[in-house]
Order: sequence, then structure tokens, then C-alpha cells
Amino acid sequence: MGVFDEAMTEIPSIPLNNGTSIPQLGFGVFQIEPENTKEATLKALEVGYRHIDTAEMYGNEKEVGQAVAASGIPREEVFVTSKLNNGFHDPEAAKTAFDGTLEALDFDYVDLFLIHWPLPGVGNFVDTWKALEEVYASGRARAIGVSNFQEHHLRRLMQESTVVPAVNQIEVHPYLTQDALRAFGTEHGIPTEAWSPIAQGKVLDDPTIVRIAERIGKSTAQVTLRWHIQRGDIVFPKSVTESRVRENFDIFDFELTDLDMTDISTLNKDERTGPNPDEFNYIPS
Ligand SMILES: NC(=O)C1=CN([C@@H]2O[C@H](COP(=O)(O)OP(=O)(O)OC[C@H]3O[C@@H](n4cnc5c(N)ncnc54)[C@H](OP(=O)(O)O)[C@@H]3O)[C@@H](O)[C@H]2O)C=CC1
Ligand SMILES: O=C(O)C(=O)[C@@H](O)[C@H](O)C(=O)CO
Repeated sequence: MGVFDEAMTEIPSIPLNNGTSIPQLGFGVFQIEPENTKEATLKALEVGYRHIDTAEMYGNEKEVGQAVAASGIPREEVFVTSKLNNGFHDPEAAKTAFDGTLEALDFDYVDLFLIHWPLPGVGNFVDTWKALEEVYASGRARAIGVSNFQEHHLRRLMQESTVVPAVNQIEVHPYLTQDALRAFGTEHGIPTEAWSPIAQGKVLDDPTIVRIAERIGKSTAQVTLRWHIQRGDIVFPKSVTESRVRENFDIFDFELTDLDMTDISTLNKDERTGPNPDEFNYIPS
């Protein structure tokens, strides 16, 4: 038995609108320092994760690619997402940036490539998307999607372009349940990816989640991630702590009741931990 053979847990797949599919649970690498990313990603792969969420903005694509290569797991068995950084909202710049992402990862293709933010002050996401459509047509991105798009951004994109985004990656957790935007995605065949699924830890002491976790005998992080899974969203919690990486993976041996689901959803207070996409125009230097 090899080091990666312990990956016996069956992770559900979510079908995408182009015939591909994505593991519903993955591993996020935002705020993992480049020098720690290879080790952290290798550990996640060892635990059984087969979906990694990175971005050019995170500065650690290269180390994610190194981890996938070093794992010995066939490339086609690991789903890797990256994202177009905010400085590249322009068709030619987007195509060049995509080449840079593939080069950093040392991959022939990515499974999913996203526009990271719509950037209202730039306003060019449709032209940028058309460049991503070309990348998609080339086969070097197996699917393309968006991140942090509000309903009005999605409507405009679908009116003015051809390819419907394969996902919309947005902030979702019990304090920001995003019911309307998720429903709009479902109506149009765009699954939701929930970023900061445990609100970077802010929901873990919530009395309702603590009560449910104590009854079931699971941690509050596990209950929160299970709530996302049962809602049908795709999640990729980040952790550099091995015990938490394992804990976050161990969410497929219990179920929340309908009442648990409702009680957690009722915690919504439309509270963001990250930026509001209608206001966020940050361009890294
Ligand atoms: N598209 C976008 O704009 C965005 C995308 N993302 C994506 O979503 C991923 C996840 O979101 P992220 O913002 O990292 O936040 P998460 O909600 O995943 O929370 C991560 C934090 O929670 C801690 N943590 C993780 N697991 C546990 C646990 N079981 N018990 C207690 N604490 C825990 C981690 O600590 P520690 O590491 O010390 O263990 C870290 O501080 C990112 O890594 C990225 O891939 C995130 C933000 C924006
Ligand atoms: O993590 C991401 O994917 C992000 O886009 C965030 O870093 C975001 O840009 C942010 O939190 C800025 O403060």
C-alpha cells in the first residue's frame, strides 16, 4: 500500500454544465506562504483531497504544481483551479496571464480557470471573458468560470458572451448564506463554490452550531462544512494544521437533519468577512 492509498473516502462530484465534474470538497491555499504550500498541499493529497483551489493572486501556483507532481497521483485524478489576477482584465493580458499560470503550475491544462473579481471600476469583464472562451476552446482550461460575480454581473455576461460560466465562486457561510445568488446560479446551471466556508473560523463558536456539533459528536467546523455539502455547494477549506486538514475531510459519515439545516441557515446576517464585489477594485502591484 502506497502513502496515498489511504484516500478511500468517496468524495461526491458535482456535475458542471459542460459535461465535466468537480469534487465537492477540496483544499484552499489562500494565505499559505509559498514556502509552506508544497508541504501543505502534499499533506492534503495524502489525506485524500483531490481538488486544490489556488490563484495567481496567492503567489503559490508553482508550489501547488510541485505538490501534484511530487504526489505521484496521475494528473487527471487531481482537479486544480486557478484564477486570473485583477491586473489582467484585458483580452491579451488575460491570455498571457493564463500562459503564466500554466507555466507556474507546470501543467498542460488546468481543470478550471476563473475571473477572480468582476472589478466594477475596470468594467471590462466581458472582453476578458471572451479571452477565456478562447482559452477554453483551446482545451488548456477544461472549464472556465467566475468568482465574486453578483447576479447583475452574471446576467450581463450571459447576454454578451457565449459560454455560460461553469461555476461562480463566492463568499458563503452560515453568516452569509447568499440564498438569492445561489438560487440564480441553480436556475442557470451555475453551481456555487463557497469560499471562506467557515468564515475563517468566525462561525465556529456560534451557539447553534456548537449545540448541533455536541449532539452529533462532530466539531463545529465539520458541522459547518457538512451544511455546505448538503446544500449542494462546492467547498475548499484552508488549513495548515494537519489535524484540521484531516478533520475537514472527515464529513461524510454523518448527516444533518432538515431542522439542523434550517437552524444553521437561519443564522444568516448578510455579514461578509471579505470584500464586497460591487466595491472591490484592488489591483495588486
Ligand atoms: N475567490 C475568492 O475571492 C476567494 C477564495 N477563497 C478560497 O477559499 C478558500 C477557503 O477560504 P479561507 O478564506 O481560506 O477561509 P476558511 O473559511 O477556509 O478558514 C480558514 C481558517 O480557518 C482555520 N481552520 C481551518 N479548519 C479549521 C478547523 N477544522 N477548526 C478550526 N479552525 C480551522 C484555518 O487555520 P489554520 O490554517 O491555522 O489551521 C484558517 O485560519 C481559500 O483558501 C481560497 O482557496 C478565499 C477567499 C476569497
Ligand atoms: O483569497 C482570495 O481569493 C481573494 O480574492 C482575497 O484575497 C481578497 O482579495 C481579499 O481578501 C482582499 O483583502
